[in-house]
Amino acid sequence: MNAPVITVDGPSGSGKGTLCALLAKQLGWNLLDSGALYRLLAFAAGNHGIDLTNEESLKQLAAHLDVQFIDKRIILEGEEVTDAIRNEQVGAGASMVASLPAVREALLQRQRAFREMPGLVADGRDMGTVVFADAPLKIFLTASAEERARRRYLQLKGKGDDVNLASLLDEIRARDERDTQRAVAPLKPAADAIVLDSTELSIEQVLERILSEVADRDLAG
Ligand SMILES: Nc1ncnc2c1ncn2[C@@H]1O[C@H](COP(=O)(O)OP(=O)(O)O)[C@@H](O)[C@H]1O
Ligand SMILES: Nc1ccn([C@H]2C[C@H](O)[C@@H](COP(=O)(O)OP(=O)(O)O)O2)c(=O)n1
Repeated sequence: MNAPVITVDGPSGSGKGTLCALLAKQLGWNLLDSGALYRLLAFAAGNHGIDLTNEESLKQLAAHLDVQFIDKRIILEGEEVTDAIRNEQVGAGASMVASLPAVREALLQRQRAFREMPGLVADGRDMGTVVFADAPLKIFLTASAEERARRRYLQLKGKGDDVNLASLLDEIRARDERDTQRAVAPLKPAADAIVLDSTELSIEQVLERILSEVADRDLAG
């Protein structure tokens, strides 16, 4: 039997990463941060001097990407890149490589391999629509662009990054546009997804809402 999957899709800054980490911990399930794979690919392309529009080379790189997820650390080609991939420049690069169909295809199996017992919480853009289309619980988490930019601003500022709220809002809007308008696996709620707008909700309130859906479906065993 396939392990159960909870998919959490949505735009940048809606709270997917935070909620998925909390959910996986609470349930004792595995976690897939699919965005990290696209970020790693964009980062590795930079290391290898590969243009972010070169679909054939990026496909090869994606198929052979040497990455290890060790607890909360991410090791790419032997180098720790956990923090280095978490800035808006790498996010924009990730969104560019993610628009290439051959790249998405090359990463598909790698993502599905995370589906192991007792279950998986999968964070991304197309988890419920493509990668785990048979998931028994699909969440589409969203929030206004202004609130998402504000959250990202506070998050990056807290890390000591030099950030500007207006440019973060522009970057978030540009990424929303690219992620929702691409031809393959665009960001959109699955037909059977529960849409949760977190603009006015705290992290705890969103977690409670999702856990009540988990309980309703008897997913946690
Ligand atoms: N409901 C919420 N209310 C306030 N802040 C939130 C909420 N959800 C997430 N955050 C904060 O917003 C920031 C971005 O969240 P994150 O989980 O990284 O989003 P995503 O993975 O969707 O890009 C983090 O600093 C997180 O703590
Ligand atoms: N399943 C996924 C996950 C991410 N992507 C792309 C689109 C996103 O803009 C980038 C980065 O995703 P990531 O989830 O790391 O970004 P945020 O934390 O939401 O800002 O990767 C995707 O196309 N499909």
